[in-house]
Amino acid sequence: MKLVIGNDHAGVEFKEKLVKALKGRGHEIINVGTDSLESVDYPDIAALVGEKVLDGKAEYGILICGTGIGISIAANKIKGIRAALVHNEFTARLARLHNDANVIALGARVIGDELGLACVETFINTEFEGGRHARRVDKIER
Ligand SMILES: O=C[C@H](O)[C@H](O)[C@H](O)COP(=O)(O)O
Repeated sequence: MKLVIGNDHAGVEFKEKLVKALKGRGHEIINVGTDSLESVDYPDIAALVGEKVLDGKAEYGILICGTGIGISIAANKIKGIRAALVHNEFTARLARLHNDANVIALGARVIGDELGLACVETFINTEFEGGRHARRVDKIER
């Protein structure tokens, strides 16, 4: 699967581990995050990831900042992006099943490496359920 990943300075180490693991599982990763520990502003990264998802260059986006909060708030300002801040596999699955989220946000200072990877795998491998949830997602989009 083609995925785009973006992170601020707080997420560099976590991003590197995640990218390595996801590539090892056969995914193609577009990295638009910073690879340096020098401070950057997460809204700029959210915009880059949102653009790739909306352009269809990637099926899903992965966003990482310290908590995942700021970068998900920023991404959710972009029309067409539904970013879900996820802390476990349950919320990762429901973000797809019920909310048709197209971006997963993770907090590098919150979540462990293995749990973060499991969240991403669950997220990208879960289909939207549609039905009553489609009506609600349509309302969000409108
Ligand atoms: O929600 C925002 C993110 O967690 C940022 O990664 C965080 O605010 C960055 O903090 P600092 O500039 O202190 O590293």
